Amino acid sequence: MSPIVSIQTLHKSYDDGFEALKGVSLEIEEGEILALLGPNGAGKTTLISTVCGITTATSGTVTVGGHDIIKDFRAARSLIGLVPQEINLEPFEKVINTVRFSRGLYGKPRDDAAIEKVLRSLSLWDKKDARIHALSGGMKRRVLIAKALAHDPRVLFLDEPTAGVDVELRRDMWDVVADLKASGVTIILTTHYIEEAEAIADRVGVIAKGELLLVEKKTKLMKRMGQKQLEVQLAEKIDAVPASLRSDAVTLSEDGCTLIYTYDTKRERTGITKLLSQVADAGLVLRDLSTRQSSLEDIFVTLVREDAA
Ligand SMILES: Nc1ncnc2c1ncn2[C@@H]1O[C@H](COP(=O)(O)OP(=O)(O)OP(=O)(O)O)[C@@H](O)[C@H]1O
Repeated sequence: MSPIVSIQTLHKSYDDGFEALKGVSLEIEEGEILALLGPNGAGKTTLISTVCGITTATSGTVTVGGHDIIKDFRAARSLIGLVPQEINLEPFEKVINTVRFSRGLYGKPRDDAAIEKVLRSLSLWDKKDARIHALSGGMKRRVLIAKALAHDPRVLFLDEPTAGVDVELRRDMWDVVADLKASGVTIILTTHYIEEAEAIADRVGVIAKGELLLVEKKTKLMKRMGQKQLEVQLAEKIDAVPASLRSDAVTLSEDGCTLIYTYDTKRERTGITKLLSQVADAGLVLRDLSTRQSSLEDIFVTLVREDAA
């Protein structure tokens, strides 16, 4: 299957000479949710702005649905919806009119049934006649999404959809994104919240200093790079790791009640059996065992740190 978005060696230098994208190549499959992670100034917004035709690339090519975004910009843009980071709505406009207007901007004929479908899918139908200023922050974000979906795009870009929103609203947005995916929309979102990528993305791309450091299936990424920790809770507190157990992989918790063993999930032999027999040989009595998988956050921090080094 050919990708719905294909980005080939994209370079972007701004007028002041700053190189914000240094040859980014990326293919996005139809129906997936791709999260772009990266520190401030990494180039995430530049990348999506270029694909959406808001910023012009210095070199490289982008196609959306097989259409070149420069040579065939109308066809390409008709397939794209963009939800900007900032809420930029007309405060005294009615919800339904602002969404209708967005559809008109793409030269699509008025279609009340299509607008109703979009508003209903975002639980905004009850609010269709409300003025924007009377809506809560969460509802305003939904209106931004409704506007971006008004012309039936197949690809939706969300630029930090949950920046600065509370936990409840963030989860609400995740549900909205999941529903959109279920309806067949391909979603690319930028985020600073690693837990967001962990919760909703199928694939994760990590950008730093204008380069795509990695793009991989989230599950595979966590498996490939993940480390696990086995926590061995002891029946009695100890002062130090027994000599027979001493290694870089074994540490003692501050309260002296838990031995923490870090192991690599990629290795065929994790060393757990040996560790547990050594614990028994050292005369230690176990109270409980638990494991902890390293999170995407650990992986991200390691990657960006390695890149900086
Ligand atoms: N119009 C511009 N002129 C010059 N430099 C720019 C311009 N727009 C962005 N930049 C620079 O390009 C780099 C990438 O910016 P971009 O907004 O793409 O990053 P980002 O990853 O989206 O960051 P954030 O997470 O902070 O939103 C930054 O160093 C930024 O200062």
